[in-house]
Amino acid sequence: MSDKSILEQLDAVLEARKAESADSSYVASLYAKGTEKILKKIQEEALEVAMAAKDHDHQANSENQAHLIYEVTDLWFHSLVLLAHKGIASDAIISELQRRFGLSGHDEKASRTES
Ligand SMILES: N=c1c2ncn([C@@H]3O[C@H](COP(=O)(O)OP(=O)(O)OP(=O)(O)O)[C@@H](O)[C@H]3O)c2ncn1[C@@H]1O[C@H](COP(=O)(O)O)[C@@H](O)[C@H]1O
Repeated sequence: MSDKSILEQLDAVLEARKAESADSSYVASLYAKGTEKILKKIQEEALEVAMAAKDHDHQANSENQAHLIYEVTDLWFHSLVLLAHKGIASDAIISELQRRFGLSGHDEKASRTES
């Protein structure tokens, strides 16, 4: 078992895929198709998250919960692919979440309109 978090491990794989061929790697195939294709995947995955969340609203059972988790994971994964494509590691997102931690969304929005 690795000491590294799954995000760190995935970052390393996403970086390494930059040297792989599109035939051998799904991630490399997305890089080869470029930003527009990655964004299209993110849009598709976001739509699938919305549909899964609505199914869960309609019927909150373990199957629909698992489906929602699966679709959000697809969305996170493709977002990480976009970041890697742009040369950004996932720890930048972790740092931004840490920076925001404890700061109320209402307070943050108010500080934006005041300045
Ligand atoms: N976590 C994931 C992961 N999650 C989802 N997916 C893929 O994302 C795709 C999303 O599903 P879709 O049905 O939308 O895909 P699709 O129909 O093939 O896509 P299109 O042809 O329509 O664009 C599927 O091909 C999934 O297999 C992932 N592919 C890879 N990873 C990770 O990335 C690593 C590198 O993957 P490769 O580059 O393929 O080796 C893997 O070892 C995993 O750790």
